[in-house]
Amino acid sequence: MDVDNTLLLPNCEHKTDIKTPFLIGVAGGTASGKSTVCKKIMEQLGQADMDQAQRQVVTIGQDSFYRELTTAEKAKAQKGLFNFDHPDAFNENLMYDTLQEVLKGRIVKVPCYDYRSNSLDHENKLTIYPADVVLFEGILVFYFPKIRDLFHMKLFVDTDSDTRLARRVPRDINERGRDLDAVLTQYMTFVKPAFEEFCSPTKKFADVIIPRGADNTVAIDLIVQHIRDFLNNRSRYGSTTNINHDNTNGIG
Ligand SMILES: [N-]=[N+]=N[C@@H]1[C@H](O)[C@@H](CO)O[C@H]1n1ccc(=O)[nH]c1=O
Repeated sequence: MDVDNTLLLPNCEHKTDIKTPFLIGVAGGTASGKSTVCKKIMEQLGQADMDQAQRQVVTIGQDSFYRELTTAEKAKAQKGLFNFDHPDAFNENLMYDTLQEVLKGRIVKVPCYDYRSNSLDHENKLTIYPADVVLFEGILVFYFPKIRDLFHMKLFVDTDSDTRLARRVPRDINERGRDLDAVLTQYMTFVKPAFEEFCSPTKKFADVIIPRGADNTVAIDLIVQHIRDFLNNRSRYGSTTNINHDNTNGIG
């Protein structure tokens, strides 16, 4: 007897059958390997022989949500005197609204951040299409409670601070046009204290803490398998999540 696996979902008005992406938050200190962890997860999921077409997996960077600086703040930033590691440097409401759109399966456009001019480049925005898995990575993605509560899975990339500094110095000099003195001053004045005050305390919210970051292939394989199971189960039992627009039942 073949069992009909289709879940009979409660009938309610104004339903919208959309695919709610599996939303993953990836936090960690600067240069901890967040982006590399995201890249590896995307690669492994993309290559997976899923029972459906190629999985769509995208990454959004929190740096795309740095708030616009005033002229005075821009002048300070050019001199390395602005704290980009403080939660106030980010546009929390825009982050929240954008992630809500992503969760509704909508196309969103996010500006790219230009580290050289310390500003958002609104000309060439990044278009994020509806995906099965969306990774949102940044130093403070778990700092804001209403954003933290949106994630289906939370990862914290836990790399030693000396390793992170050793990576950060050449990156800032070569890719972001800084000189050694400026990089070290900024690190000691802003990056290190802000990591200890705002980033490191958010480790407790993580579901999985990844020591050694992207080098930790066992951790990444486990995470990819968990995501794969979620996607395969969802596609087997109806990959839709009904959003009850009139919210009569009040369940989000
Ligand atoms: N300065 N500093 N540290 C922040 C933070 O550690 C990291 C966040 O990804 O990017 C760095 N950052 C951000 C904006 C900017 O214009 N320059 C810059 O170096």
